[in-house]
Formats: sequence, structure tokens, C-alpha cells
Amino acid sequence: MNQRYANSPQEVAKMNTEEIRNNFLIEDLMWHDKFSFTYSHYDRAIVGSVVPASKILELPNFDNLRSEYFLERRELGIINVGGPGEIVADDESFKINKLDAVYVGMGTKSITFKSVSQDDPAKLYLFSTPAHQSYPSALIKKEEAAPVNIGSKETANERSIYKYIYLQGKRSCQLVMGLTLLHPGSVWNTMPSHTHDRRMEAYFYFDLPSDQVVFHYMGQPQETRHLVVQNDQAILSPPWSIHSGCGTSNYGFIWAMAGENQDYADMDPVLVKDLR
Ligand SMILES: O=C[C@H](O)[C@@H](O)CC(=O)C(=O)O
Ligand SMILES: [Zn+2]
Repeated sequence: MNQRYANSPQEVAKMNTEEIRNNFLIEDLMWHDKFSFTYSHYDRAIVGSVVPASKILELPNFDNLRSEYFLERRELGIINVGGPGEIVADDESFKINKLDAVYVGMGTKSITFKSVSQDDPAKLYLFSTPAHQSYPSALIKKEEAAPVNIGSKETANERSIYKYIYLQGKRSCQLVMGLTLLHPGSVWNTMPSHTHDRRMEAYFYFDLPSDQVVFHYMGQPQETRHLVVQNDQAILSPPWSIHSGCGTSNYGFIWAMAGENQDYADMDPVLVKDLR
């Protein structure tokens, strides 16, 4: 498992491109037939993936968790950005299509992942956070998650936000997760920007054509930096940082949060004219 320590705003303000990428960009994702995980010290969130291309894969355990099994003291959110798949969590089985989510509760000992077809494998994005009680595992279908449409064509930020795991939806201990789809012709996500000093966040960019990129913006609102992100890569957003992106085409991204509260609307907005 990769590990990322937490950085202060003062430290980040002095970083060059390579240092910013080494601390906040996660490129180690979506390998065929293997898991990859990055442990962040921001709220101890784990970002990972698995693509069960040719076989059934079982969630492993890791030394650095010092637990009997991965979800002994954790919960897990999963969103599929590939072909149809199946997840078995102890005795429960969930058929997970593209852009469906599965929540797996604390205490689940065995979790296996497989694809329906080798030619179109499931691509499963994983986000896990510490938990203190067991909520039931569940499938949340994309069709059930009524999207909120925001932004406009004029400002190139027309997009649909699908919330899956959150206070008014599938309940969890602290994990909050969903995804956002940019409409064709729109390129800006999360603009106007916001921070939420009470929660860290991770963004995973997907369905971005392989010859296109997203310029992801981070940093304190008056001290911004950027990272150039490719398809199937993720970024870690410190609680004090904005997290916005501008693509060279439209795209989708999975957002996932952990921290002090689960109130999706708890954001401190930043006026566009106040950014530096
Ligand atoms: O705290 C919430 C997250 O940053 C995202 O849900 C924002 C988002 O998807 C968007 O504006 O497009
Ligand atoms: Zn946010």
C-alpha cells in the first residue's frame, strides 16, 4: 500500500510541480487483475482500485492497518466505471453496473470482486475510511440517485451531481461518496470553488479521452496551484484546499469525503474573483 503523509498549506505553497504531484496525485490505479491502494493521513482515507479482468479477486489485508482484516475497523465505498461486475460481501451478492455504487459495512470479513465479461471488465474505484459501527452493506444504483443539475453552458460548467452515500441517502459512519458528470461542451468542475476544512476529499477522474487532460486546481483559495491529471487518476484534496478542475474535454469524476461531518452542503464557497 502506498502512503501519503499530510502537508501543511505553508509547505505546499513552496512545492514545485514534481513535489505537488508526488504528494497529491495518485497514478497507481486501475491495473488489470490487481488491487492498488494509497493510504492518506488526511482523515486516514484509503483510495484504491481493482480491475478483476481474468479472475475473481479477494480484498487482501495490509500490515499497516494492524487489523485482523481490512474492514475490521473500516467501511468501504465502491463505484464501477467499467463493464458489469459482481461483488460478494460475506453472504451478500451485488450486481454492479457502470456508475452503480456498493457500500460495504464495518465487520465484513470477505469481499470478492469479479467481472461479468473478460472483454469488458469491471473497473472498481475504492474509498475506505475508519468506522465505529456497522451499517448494512447495500447496492445503490445510478438510476436511484436523482442527479442535481448545476452550472450553465455560458460558464462551461454544466454538470449533473449524483449522490450515493450521504446523510439523506445510504447511511455510513463518515464516508460520503458520489460522482459528477460534465455535460458535453462543459469543462469546469466545482467552479465556483469551495473548501470544507472539516473534511478531506479525493477526486478520481474517469471517462476522459486518453489524449485529453484535466488541469486540477488545489491550494488555499488565495494561493492556488495546479496538477495536470489524466484519465483514471485521482487527487487528494486537503481539508483546507480548493478542488476544482478544467478539462480539455468533458469527463466524469468520483468525489469521496471523510472527516468531521457528513453534511454535503457544509462548504465554504469562494468567489471566483477572490481566487489567486
Ligand atoms: O464537496 C463536494 C464535492 O467537492 C463535489 O461534490 C463537488 C462537485 O461534484 C461539483 O461541483 O461538480
Ligand atoms: Zn468539496
